[in-house]
Amino acid sequence: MSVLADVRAAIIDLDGTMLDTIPDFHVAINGMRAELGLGPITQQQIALMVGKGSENLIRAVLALDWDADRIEAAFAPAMDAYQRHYLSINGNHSVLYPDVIAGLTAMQAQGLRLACVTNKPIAFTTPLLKQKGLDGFFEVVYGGDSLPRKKPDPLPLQTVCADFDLPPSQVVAIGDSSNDAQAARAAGCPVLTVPYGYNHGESIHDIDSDGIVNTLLEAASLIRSHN
Ligand SMILES: O=C(O)COP(=O)(O)O
Ligand SMILES: [Mg+2]
Repeated sequence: MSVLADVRAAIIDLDGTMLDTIPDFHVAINGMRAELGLGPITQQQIALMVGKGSENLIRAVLALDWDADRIEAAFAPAMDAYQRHYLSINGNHSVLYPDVIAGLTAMQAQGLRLACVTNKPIAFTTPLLKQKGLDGFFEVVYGGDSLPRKKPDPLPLQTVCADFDLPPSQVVAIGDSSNDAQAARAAGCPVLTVPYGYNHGESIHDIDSDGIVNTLLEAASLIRSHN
């Protein structure tokens, strides 16, 4: 029997799964770096660092130029600058991946309950989902700072399972990175991965997942075919 046979709900990741947000990260990070007297970096560099939340991203971006002591000394103002820049352009340069709306619509039509779990701060996530027409699909949304621990910790996924009153085996996680898969495995949720996002520069094929789907619409079809 397929691990997808009893699926009743899906937890969908945001950055790299629903939206290509690297162009937003790029503008905000380089705005922060300019304030700190640092030169611009490329989208390719940033794509390797996204996925483990804002604190991790800012430390990685500053580590390109500075040692640990200097990073600690400048961390609070750097984070303030980053958040200010990000919020001022949030969503302006980001685009939906193909078949995201169609996939979510199909999942909803199949009766799946939907949650969004992202490591993006909730203050960035809520307006972004609304701006891109994604907010109406999700019963619950957790950002990276909504709960005491973020992915790859299983807590956000376990919290959604509890919210939905479903066992983890009935809640599939869909994401673009090993972060999503590790959280899902630790929570006991089946997991599907998309190959087009940001997996810390690693191959999607190295992720322990229950299947690779090219789009969220393909994920919806795969789940339906096993239900
Ligand atoms: O902002 C991040 O670190 C990545 O967020 P994600 O969990 O939506 O991929
Ligand atoms: Mg992601």
